[in-house]
Amino acid sequence: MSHDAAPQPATARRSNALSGVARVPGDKSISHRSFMFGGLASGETRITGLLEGEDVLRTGAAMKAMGAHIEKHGGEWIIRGTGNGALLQPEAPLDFGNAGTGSRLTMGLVGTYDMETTFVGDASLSGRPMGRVLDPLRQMGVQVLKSAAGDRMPLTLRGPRQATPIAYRVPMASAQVKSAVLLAGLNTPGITTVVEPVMTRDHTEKMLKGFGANIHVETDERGVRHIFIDGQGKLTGQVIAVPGDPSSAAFPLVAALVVPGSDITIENVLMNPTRTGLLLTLQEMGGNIEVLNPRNEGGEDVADLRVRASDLKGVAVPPERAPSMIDEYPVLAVAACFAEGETLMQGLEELRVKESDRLAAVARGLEANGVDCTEGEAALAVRGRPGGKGLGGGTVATHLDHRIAMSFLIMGLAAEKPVTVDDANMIATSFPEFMGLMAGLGALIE
Ligand SMILES: O=C(O)C1=C[C@@H](OP(=O)(O)O)[C@@H](O)[C@H](O)C1
Ligand SMILES: C=C(OP(=O)(O)O)C(=O)O
Repeated sequence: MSHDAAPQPATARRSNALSGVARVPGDKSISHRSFMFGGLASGETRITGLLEGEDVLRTGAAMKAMGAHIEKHGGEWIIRGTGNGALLQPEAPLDFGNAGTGSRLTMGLVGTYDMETTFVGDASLSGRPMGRVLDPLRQMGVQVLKSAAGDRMPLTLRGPRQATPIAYRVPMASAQVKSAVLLAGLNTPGITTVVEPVMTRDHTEKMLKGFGANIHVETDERGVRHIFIDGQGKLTGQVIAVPGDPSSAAFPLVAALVVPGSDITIENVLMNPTRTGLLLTLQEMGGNIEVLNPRNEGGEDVADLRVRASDLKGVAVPPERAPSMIDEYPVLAVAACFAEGETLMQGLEELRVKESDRLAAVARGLEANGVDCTEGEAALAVRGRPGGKGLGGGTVATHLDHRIAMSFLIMGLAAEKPVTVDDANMIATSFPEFMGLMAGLGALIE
């Protein structure tokens, strides 16, 4: 989609019981990394279950522009990588569209190369802070030749002849920052160390190990993780089956909990413990979610989730749980609208720098639909109305944010009055099948 496609509003209406079995598309974090590491490794990488959302396809295009061969045959993506250390300078700016993960990880991946790379994106991405990645890269010898005010995109990096390894303590809970430094370390002689005081999703560590990188993790007595990567090793192509994205599964899951009488099953969902905070929280709220057929596939835990409509009650979500459900707060806030009592969410400072200021976007959307809520600097309290009586009837400003759009469409399925979002286009960045999948379960969205 071009950056300025005309907005496409959508409206969700109170629906009858949802039912059926569904599979959500592949995990976004693993899909980005599959294209990146496959594009960098020697030999062939074969990927099934890849998320073909716009964000991930832009990462694929960036890897192609730097020399990787990427093709789709039937349901399988086949990549021939350049070999670690052999990426080529792209001829044109790399356009990452709406994708924080794609752009920030790629800055790390290519920043230490002796070449010039320009990064551009849409209005949302151009407003997001990149200093969190540029600061450690500068310490490794990378120059930022150009950037918009406040270390924002569009920006141009110039790598050094040879980068310097660093030890870097990640100052905020961010898997993107951790990953950017580790990926910069891949093309740096010696040992790059990342210290992670609060554990975030560990896909980079796990997948790099699978590709043969010399990486290991030690957790000290205070629970702080120390990740060591010995640069310039060989990476070898892998066979990857991407499990279903728990951040996408969150939408039908919350829908089934709040639409009376619902009973659905979502198959093949990633259950990596760094990603299951929402599941735990919804179960604490009284959500009837059964974890069926737990299994390990390709080094990741996966399971099928059977979800039945439930009488939810408000809870206080422990702030230390935030990294394991960071993208799920908007849809948790929607579940909270239908719960008895108050749901308190804290430790949400990172929500302010996502595709939109998600804390403000959620609070305004809730208010527009008659929900009693309080927005704090890094907190949100939602007081629910079981049955959704009096809720809905508003239009939500989505600010180019896919998760705001999907969350409020889920709200409309159980609210008394319809809920409209001003633009559903961005849903294609992470979950192109959303409308069809929800309709297949019986949801009324158009
Ligand atoms: O590493 C990743 O794949 C991601 C990390 C998270 O971002 P932060 O690192 O900014 O928390 C998350 O919000 C994003 O959707 C995906
Ligand atoms: C924050 C998100 O993605 P990104 O940072 O990759 O844009 C998200 O998908 O919710």
